[in-house]
Amino acid sequence: MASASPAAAHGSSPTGTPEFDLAQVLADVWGHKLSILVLAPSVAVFLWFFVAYQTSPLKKYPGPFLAGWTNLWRLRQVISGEYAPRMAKLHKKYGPIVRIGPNLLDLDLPELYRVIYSTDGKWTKSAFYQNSSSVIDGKITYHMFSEIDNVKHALMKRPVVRKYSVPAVLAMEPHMDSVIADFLQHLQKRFVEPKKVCEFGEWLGYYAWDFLGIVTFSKKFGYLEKGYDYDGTLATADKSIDYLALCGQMPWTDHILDKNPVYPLGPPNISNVTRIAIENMTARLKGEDANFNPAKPDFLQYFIEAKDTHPELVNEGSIVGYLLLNLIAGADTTAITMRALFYYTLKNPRVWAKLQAEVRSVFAPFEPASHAKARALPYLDAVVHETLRYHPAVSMVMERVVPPEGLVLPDGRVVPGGQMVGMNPYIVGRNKGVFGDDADEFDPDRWLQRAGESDAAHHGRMQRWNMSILAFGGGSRICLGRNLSMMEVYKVVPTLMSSFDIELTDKNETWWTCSRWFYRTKGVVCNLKPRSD
Ligand code: HEM
Repeated sequence: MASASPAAAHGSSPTGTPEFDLAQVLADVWGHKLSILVLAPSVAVFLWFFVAYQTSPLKKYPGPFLAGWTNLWRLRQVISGEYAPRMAKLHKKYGPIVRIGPNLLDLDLPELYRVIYSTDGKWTKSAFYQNSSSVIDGKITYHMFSEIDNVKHALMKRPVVRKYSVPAVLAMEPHMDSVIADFLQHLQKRFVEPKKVCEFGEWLGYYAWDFLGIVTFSKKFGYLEKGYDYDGTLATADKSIDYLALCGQMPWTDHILDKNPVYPLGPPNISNVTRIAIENMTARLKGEDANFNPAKPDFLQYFIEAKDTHPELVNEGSIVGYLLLNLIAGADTTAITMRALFYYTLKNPRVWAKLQAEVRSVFAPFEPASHAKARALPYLDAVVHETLRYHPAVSMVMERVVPPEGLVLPDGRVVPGGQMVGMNPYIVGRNKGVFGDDADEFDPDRWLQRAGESDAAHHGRMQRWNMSILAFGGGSRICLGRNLSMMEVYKVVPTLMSSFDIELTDKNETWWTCSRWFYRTKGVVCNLKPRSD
């Protein structure tokens, strides 16, 4: 039986005189030191978190207990790939204001849209966005999306903002028609004629990337031609957006991972696309770009013009930045939107039949739909709006830093300056106070004029509702490419629907989704047949 006496613990001589056991003493002292070394920082960290939690001005707002203590909580929500649906559950439980981080409130308060996403320059993006930057010549370099300083951002945006206006993108319609015609031919030859099942969701992605290649520098990447992600760009783009979402929960991690000068561990570059962008720019500047036809303007042309008109703001480096941002910000977002539109519409035979009848009454098969005619179709318009509401491509909080004067909430409480707040397009898009009790259902008809609703009342409702569709963000940081992406969607959807009979191969298909910064999806496997009427 083991002795409990200290003497025994130190060992005894046969005469009973305690023996000095040096090894044991050292072990004891080391054990104490180790305990202190481990315990002291743990206690200090705990105290730090405890005091921060207790004294936080956001303590009074409801939310999961752990979320108030550490951003690791929201990192876990991002990792789950179910970010938006999980946040929706939290709003159901806690109401319109949910504390989802020690310094962050997620607001389902569309009435504050114009305040938080304003144009007055007082509200800045949070450090979340800075992870989407690169190190060039040893210096961290931001682009229009990742620059959080509003003054610097305005200088970047000023030379190019008009190039994204409706007239500027309308001038690219001939380019768009050529990619659409190409897309139709590939579908016809690969799936309709051989009667093969089509991974339609994937093909919408190839189309979106080739579309952006054409309008950006008059050159398709070749995803439609090859029929797969032949250079891994699409997969890499997913990784870089996931990196943004994950590191963005604790932006300092980016400095340790990607921005450390010794061994950067950030997402891989979209190197092939970067190479193509640089090659095209160099050839164009030398007048050797065989793909370019001056009668068909593209963004590269627009950016070179911006360099001529604003030489103090635009150089060749910034042109490459503008070109790449077009691709990173514009391809997947538009693909996600088109995929969602087809998925939800195909799942709802009534909606599909109504939309198909409308587009077929106007467009002949294999005729790339003109933007003007497509925009005039009320039901197509309703379906596009409903898709942006129901499945926005961005499905996380768009974080903003509260300016020094604070944010007054509708109930009179004030969120102090320096804290972060934001709205999530997915959450606000399903706000029942705005869209009705059936906001969780996909129903484009809600956008149409109701029986007995006057023109003025319908118009007013649309204005209010459009302010609750945050799919493109808002204020001075609103999506620059929204006119372009909407043109892409409004043109291709009716063209496809009037060219082919499209149906889900499995009517009960449940697609794969992953909600992080982008609400990514896979699926929409279809049978495509020649148009039957
Ligand atoms: C359906 C398609 C698209 C959706 C849903 C979408 C969504 C968004 C959203 C929500 C933001 C704001 C993010 C924030 O404030 O936190 C944004 C910003 C941006 N988007 Fe888009 N986008 C789409 C297509 C495009 C396209 C086609 C382009 C370019 C060709 C583009 C370029 C940009 C740029 C440059 C910004 C940063 C604007 C700034 O901070 O000044 N987007 N987009």
